[in-house]
Amino acid sequence: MKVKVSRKAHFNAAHRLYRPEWSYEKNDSVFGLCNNPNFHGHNYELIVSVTGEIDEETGFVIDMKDLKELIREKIENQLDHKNLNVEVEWFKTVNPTAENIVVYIWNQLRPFIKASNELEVVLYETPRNFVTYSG
Ligand SMILES: Nc1nc2c(c(=O)[nH]1)N=C([C@H](O)[C@H](O)COP(=O)(O)OP(=O)(O)OP(=O)(O)O)CN2
Ligand SMILES: [Zn+2]
Repeated sequence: MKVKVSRKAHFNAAHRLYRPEWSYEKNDSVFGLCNNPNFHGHNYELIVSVTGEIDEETGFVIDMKDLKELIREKIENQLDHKNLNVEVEWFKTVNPTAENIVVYIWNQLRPFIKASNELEVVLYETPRNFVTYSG
């Protein structure tokens, strides 16, 4: 019997969507306002879900306290109040779209989740725009 356990979290971050090898005009036509050279910010919301068997002794799939600390250490401390393009190594060469950010978050967390458990991350870039990745 598998159960999905979820934890919500959030971080604020600035970014710019562009490809450095493209002209400003081409970036503007593809990324529009998101290509602002002075960056812009979002209040990102995420839902991290771990699915697995309930441990007979604890009754937990995963201890929510451990999940909270893991998200704080690996995601919030790395991304909150950061300029993603400038301050996060991976996004110096990878465009920080919602798709690429959700994959980054999943990759940061996956090594710390029990191998037999499934991991899913939902990332809201705006209240109406969100992406989902589960590996
Ligand atoms: N596939 C993607 N498309 C877009 C991404 C993305 O990450 N992946 N990102 C952006 C912008 O960064 C931003 O998220 C979009 O802003 P906006 O269109 O203003 O979104 P809103 O929800 O605020 O728009 P409303 O018109 O208020 O609904 C663009 N595309
Ligand atoms: Zn944006």
